[in-house]
Amino acid sequence: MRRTNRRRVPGRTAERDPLFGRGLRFAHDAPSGTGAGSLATLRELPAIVGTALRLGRRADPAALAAVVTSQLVLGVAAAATYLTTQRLLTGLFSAAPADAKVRALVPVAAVMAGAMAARGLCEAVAIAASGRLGPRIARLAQLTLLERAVRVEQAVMEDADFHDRLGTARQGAAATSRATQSAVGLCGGLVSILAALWVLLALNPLLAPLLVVALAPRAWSVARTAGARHASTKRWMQLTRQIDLLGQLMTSHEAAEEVRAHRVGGFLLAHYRRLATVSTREQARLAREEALTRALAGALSGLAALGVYGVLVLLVVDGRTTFAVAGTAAFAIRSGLASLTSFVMQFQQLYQDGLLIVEWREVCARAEEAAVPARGTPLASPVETISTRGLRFSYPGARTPALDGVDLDIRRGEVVALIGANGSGKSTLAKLLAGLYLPSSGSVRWNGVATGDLDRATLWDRIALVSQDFVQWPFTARMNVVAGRADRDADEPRLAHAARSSGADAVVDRLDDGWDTLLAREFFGGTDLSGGQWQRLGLARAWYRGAPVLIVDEPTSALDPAAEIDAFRRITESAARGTTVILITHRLASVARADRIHVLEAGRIVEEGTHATLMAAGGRYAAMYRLQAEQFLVDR
Ligand SMILES: Nc1ncnc2c1ncn2[C@@H]1O[C@H](COP(=O)(O)OP(=O)(O)OP(=O)(O)O)[C@@H](O)[C@H]1O
Repeated sequence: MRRTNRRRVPGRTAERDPLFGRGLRFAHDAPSGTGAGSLATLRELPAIVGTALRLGRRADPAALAAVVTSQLVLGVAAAATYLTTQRLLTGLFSAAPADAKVRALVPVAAVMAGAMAARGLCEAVAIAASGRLGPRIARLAQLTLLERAVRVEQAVMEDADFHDRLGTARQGAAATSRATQSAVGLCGGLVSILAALWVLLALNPLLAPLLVVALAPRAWSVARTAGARHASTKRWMQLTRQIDLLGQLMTSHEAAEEVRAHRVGGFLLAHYRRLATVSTREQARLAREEALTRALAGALSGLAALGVYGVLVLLVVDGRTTFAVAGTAAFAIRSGLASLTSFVMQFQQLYQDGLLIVEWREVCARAEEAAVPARGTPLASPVETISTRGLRFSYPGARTPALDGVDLDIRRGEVVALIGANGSGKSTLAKLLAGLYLPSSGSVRWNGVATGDLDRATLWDRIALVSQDFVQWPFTARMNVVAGRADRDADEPRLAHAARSSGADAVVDRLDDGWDTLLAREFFGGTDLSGGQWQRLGLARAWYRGAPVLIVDEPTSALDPAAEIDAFRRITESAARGTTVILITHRLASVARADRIHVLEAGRIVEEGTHATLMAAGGRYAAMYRLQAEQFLVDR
């Protein structure tokens, strides 16, 4: 059999990565127009500079005005320098007597010195103002992105593509500060080049195209290189994230136990090396491409310089221009090329940062589009009913729906239990009831209004949620509970009550600094809790929130038996006071007292009733209940 010698590159269409399966693929195809050609690259520049300017105007208009003004004055001063040089040369080569020459040239030299001083001053102003402007722009950009990210619909937030772009956009927001410096440098360079061009036009219109010819090859090479780098960054974004992820896993304390006990360290290192090799290969490919572009641009620049100086000599020989004008032109072209060197460096940096900034802008716009609407019908009080009709929901990209035609009615003060095997759709249903996802079809209605039409802020105000993977905030114990009503100041009596109701008081009593103990081992002075202790804090957060609808998904999975019984007693008592409880659990003993039990299977409700009716029916619930009960029977 003939073996092909093609190199295996993870990410190519048909291949599956051993660690990430199909998850390791190109997140984006190389965007058309980006990196494909230098003209397309140049077309992006005004959008980049426009975005930077708009951000600057919002962040610090005074600093922006100072930067722009200093750049304009710099240009005028540069032009004045070129023109006075020409005057100086003309004066020097004139046939006038020496003392007349000196008298004529002193004012010219004074103007030249003034122009140079103005340039120095403007550069100082530009440095100070852009130093102030840069960090403000970066903060504004980060805040704008984060403000929008926290409002995005949950389903969009979980979308891998959006998540990828969010990563690039965060880099873009951080890059705005550096981009401001580059934009200032770029403007300075551009203004100096324009000044040189303007002077050449004034000296002899034939000279101006010479500068353009001299500049063209390097401008092309920069645009092409920057475009290629950006296209590569975008294309390999998922690979970069996955390499970072492996690095984090090897150093995180969550994975530390298994990394050691299961000896996963060597395995992760091997895959890290494998993926990093792909990344290194890509860097080498880019470097080769860049070197070729530079070599070609260098050769073209040499030819262009030969042509430019050749034309200058011809103009002088032909008598179409004087020595003084040709000398000034040579000086302006040389200065223009020097300005171009700084321009090129700034351009390269700005372009790379700028494309990230454009991504930031697009992601901000996408996040705004995908935001949970701020308007809608306010949810009326009290919450009398929550109901679903023909509710179907599929996760993006999933072939089978997670919920497939669910009809459910929940009334105020009821305890409704959702039970079923793993993956039957209980948590998904809870998230749809909570308005975190919107139905693919069918409806979820609160007091008769569909969740999509509701002002969901008013809905979330009425919910306390203890999800299966509730957040263990890396803050103090107090913040972990009062985060339940983060929009209000901490209320100590309420905190004490929530702690008593959940058993969190016993946890906090044992902490060195009580409520002020930092629950994050990764920070100095921080500590960690056991799974059950965390769960008590999670429950305390829900009690502290004190909402009329309580959604609890496996709230007691890590609690000891006494704490578990106590937790369910509190939940039932709160329902007696009018709280509506939606309870998801595999502990069937705890659901026996629920007003209504719904059994889910493959996204459908297959049985419903009270414990008594379901036991009498002898169906799935009864079978599951007996199975659990049998575990407690011991041989006598
Ligand atoms: N974020 C997600 N993206 C894609 N599919 C998901 C997501 N969350 C759940 N699913 C899928 O939806 C189906 C229902 O999952 P769900 O978490 O609702 O089940 P569950 O009944 O709560 O299970 P468990 O008892 O294990 O908690 C499963 O097939 C699961 O793989």
